[in-house]
Amino acid sequence: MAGQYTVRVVDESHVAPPPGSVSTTTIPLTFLDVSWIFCCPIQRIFFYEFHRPTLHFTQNIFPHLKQSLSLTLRHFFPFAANLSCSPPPNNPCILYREGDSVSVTIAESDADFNHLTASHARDNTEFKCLVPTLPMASFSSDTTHVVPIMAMQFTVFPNSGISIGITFNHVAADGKSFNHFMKSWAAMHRSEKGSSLSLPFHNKDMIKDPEGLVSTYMKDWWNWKILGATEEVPVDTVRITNDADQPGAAQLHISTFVVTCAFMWVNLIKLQDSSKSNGHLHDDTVYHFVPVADCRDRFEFPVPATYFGNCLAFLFLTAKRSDLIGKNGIVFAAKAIGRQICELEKGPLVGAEKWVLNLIKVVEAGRVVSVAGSPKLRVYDTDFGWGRPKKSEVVHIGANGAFSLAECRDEDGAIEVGIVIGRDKIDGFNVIFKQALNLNF
Ligand SMILES: CC(C)(COP(=O)(O)OP(=O)(O)OC[C@H]1O[C@@H](n2cnc3c(N)ncnc32)[C@H](O)[C@@H]1OP(=O)(O)O)[C@@H](O)C(=O)NCCC(=O)NCCSC(=O)CC(=O)O
Repeated sequence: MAGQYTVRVVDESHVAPPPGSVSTTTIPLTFLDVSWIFCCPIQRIFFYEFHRPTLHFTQNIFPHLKQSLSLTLRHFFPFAANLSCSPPPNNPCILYREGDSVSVTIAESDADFNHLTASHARDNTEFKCLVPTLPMASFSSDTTHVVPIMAMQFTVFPNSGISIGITFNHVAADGKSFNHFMKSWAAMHRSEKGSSLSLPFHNKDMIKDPEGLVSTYMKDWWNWKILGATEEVPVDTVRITNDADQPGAAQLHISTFVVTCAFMWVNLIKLQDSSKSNGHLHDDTVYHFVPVADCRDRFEFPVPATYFGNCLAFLFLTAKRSDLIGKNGIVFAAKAIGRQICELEKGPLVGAEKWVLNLIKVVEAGRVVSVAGSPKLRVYDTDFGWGRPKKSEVVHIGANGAFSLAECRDEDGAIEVGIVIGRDKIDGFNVIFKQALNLNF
């Protein structure tokens, strides 16, 4: 375990789209955006090998990174904008005004880059210093609250690596749109202006809302008694990543995603249950699993793959403790998850009027596991010209039982899983996960 280290701020600046390139614009939010308005900010870090001193980064690399970021923000301008939350019953919106920008910090760290980018348990606080913080959306009866959508931090680990830590409000974009932005920026930085990446598609009229779900969701959020409260990640936590191979025998016609999620759901609840403060548990105690599905090719109306914003359907699964903890718990969970994914074929918006109420319900009930990221987002293809990332981490996991998924960097078809657990649960993790996987970490 690495000891304490320091992160020193070297420079603070802002990057905006090129002057005059984007007009002042009000971007309405669809119901698919509004469902995320009280989600904690998304925080992701990309680590790259970089065997040069900090001065080389600040003098030679950073000016070009800023320029390519500015040119990319011209097309992905909502990331430079602000979320504007007017008093109810006005709906929130994203407001871009000429000059709006992304706050960009450069820092230098004396942490051990190789330790941070390994897969064994690492202190979670070491990662929080590598991403900027952003305020959450908030509403009051008399004032409009305006919060930035995105901030970023470059951290140089002299002569060993750099990290790009990005925090953004999920209300602006889902994983697919964010990774489209990152890959476009990386391609721009590599000066591949003629790259095959297409521009983001900004027409929100694509997302039809005949039932008025934006109003339904905002009313549900405003009515939530603990408005704005989200579960904090416990302070003393560690993060662990592990690569899992593809499932072998296809006795059940299910995917890598389904098997991985079933495994994680069952074993994470075993880990949660090992906590002394978890109250009385019985066979009928109910557990929740909330994955999401990208809907860009799942609606009966066409939505381009490059659609910018949120286009995710929530899946809500519940299961009794006796079904999940038993000998065939993982098979039970896999069948349940696989069934929910098949249900998407009936239309991803079946039951959508209850999504926000369901989210509030499961967060209040606790005993929930959720998923961030996806192997389909191909985070390890984000190459600024320094090679593939050595590691990518989702920092915000830990709240609401979230674990992260990505494609495995070095093995086709394998999947990388990230979790954050209390330090007091490491022994329990070793017993539950290592035995279940029968792997050496
Ligand atoms: C609903 C799903 C999770 C279900 O995934 P599944 O893998 O079970 O099912 P599927 O139908 O998509 O794929 C079934 C199998 O076909 C393969 N498959 C699918 N499409 C393919 C294609 N175009 N080419 C080749 N193979 C393909 C899959 O890899 C899988 O195989 P195999 O089993 O071999 O793998 C997924 O479809 C989905 O929507 N994923 C995206 C979720 C997402 O965007 N999350 C990000 C949330 S935002 C977020 O969290 C913020 C952030 O990260 O920044």
